[in-house]
Amino acid sequence: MQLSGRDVTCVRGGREVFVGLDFAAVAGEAVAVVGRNGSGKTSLLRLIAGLLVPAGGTIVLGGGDAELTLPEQCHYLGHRDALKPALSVAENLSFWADFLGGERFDFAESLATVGLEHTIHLPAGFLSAGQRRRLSLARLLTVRRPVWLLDEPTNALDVTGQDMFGGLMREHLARGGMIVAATHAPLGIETRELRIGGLG
Ligand SMILES: Nc1ncnc2c1ncn2[C@@H]1O[C@H](COP(=O)(O)OP(=O)(O)OP(=O)(O)O)[C@@H](O)[C@H]1O
Repeated sequence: MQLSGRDVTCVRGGREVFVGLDFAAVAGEAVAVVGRNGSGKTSLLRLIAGLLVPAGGTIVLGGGDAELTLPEQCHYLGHRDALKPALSVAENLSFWADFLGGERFDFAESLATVGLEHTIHLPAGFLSAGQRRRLSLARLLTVRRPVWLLDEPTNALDVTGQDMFGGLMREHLARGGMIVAATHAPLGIETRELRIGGLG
């Protein structure tokens, strides 16, 4: 499986953010997208996820499931946690599993893995910032998709959380998944660097 972008141009608000970007990631590989603020790291993840349309170029996943689109094979975790505060932890996970579709793995097991088993009936609005991030990570485990697109994924995670997340990323890569992460901080796993927008 290979994710490749060829000659990709991103325009936002009528302004070119980046032009002619080439990139690739293969099964088992993590790519860290780095660059200064505003260089287009989040925009690149959103282009891959199908949430933005490239102004030029192509992004394809070779060797994936031929019956699914690229966005259907991606998990996109934005830097906001995309949770409904009035719904419980379990209800939020259920919402995401319904929205994403496909086979779903056991909620309780996913929540235990990210250390949230004691919060299952709590409204998500009561969670701390790090707990909200952990709940977002539980999505990655509840519905399995090969391409993880992660925007500043370690934000708000404590040291134990970062270790736990490092383990999850390593397992995902060992299963043949791939990761493209926009980050200003080391991810704690081996990555290949993709720098956009010059030196940051
Ligand atoms: N909805 C929008 N409309 C117009 N311009 C936008 C929009 N969203 C982002 N931009 C612009 O696109 C550029 C790239 O933004 P993006 O969020 O992709 O950068 P980034 O590299 O992720 O930044 P950071 O390191 O600060 O998170 C910025 O100049 C930003 O102002």
